[in-house]
Amino acid sequence: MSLEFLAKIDVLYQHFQAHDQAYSDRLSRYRNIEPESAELLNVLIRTQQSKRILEIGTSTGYSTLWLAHAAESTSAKITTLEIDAERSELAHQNAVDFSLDRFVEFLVSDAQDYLRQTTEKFDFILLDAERDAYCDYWNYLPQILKEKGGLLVVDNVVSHESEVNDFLNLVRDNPKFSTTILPIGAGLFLVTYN
Ligand SMILES: C[S@@+](CC[C@H](N)C(=O)[O-])C[C@H]1O[C@@H](n2cnc3c(N)ncnc32)[C@H](O)[C@@H]1O
Repeated sequence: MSLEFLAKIDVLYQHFQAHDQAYSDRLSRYRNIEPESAELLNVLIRTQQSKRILEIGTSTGYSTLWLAHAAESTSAKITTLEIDAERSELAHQNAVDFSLDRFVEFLVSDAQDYLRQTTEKFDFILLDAERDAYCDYWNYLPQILKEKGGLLVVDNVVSHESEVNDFLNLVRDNPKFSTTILPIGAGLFLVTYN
């Protein structure tokens, strides 16, 4: 891992944290993933040698930068979805600033609309948006996750356990999938086909 990347992304993370501390309203906050979780995503992508990556919930692109840093080494293409155009543009600018923008397609879209119409298959999917929509997203996620070695990662399953319980049970009740929870950061739920 390049020390330059680590130092630069830490400065950005501190900046986003300062923003979030200034806002009490949850939706106004950027709510970026914890650095230790982001590091794990980066390692998982390198291990999987992912080629096609989907992120649901770009925010200001902190997690996207970690995905893109790994995507540079695996020659992957990332599509990241954000409903808020201003945030998506900010995320794009950050990717330009890190010279990682060529690996990322920034889409301003309601994730539900994208999931309903896409015919693509993804090796790696990060789900980090509004938790009350996750059960609906599960109507589409199995179709777009690659059956051979595809990995879905869902953030905040320990920090917001009660909000994701229905979703977790829905996935766990499906005998086609193996799952586990990693108590890293806010808690990551990992899902893969058997
Ligand atoms: C927890 S933040 C994502 C943080 C980001 N992954 C990171 O670590 O930097 C969730 C984001 O999902 C976006 N979002 C909420 N509902 C959405 C939807 N239906 N479609 C796309 N994005 C959505 C929010 O605007 C917010 O920026």
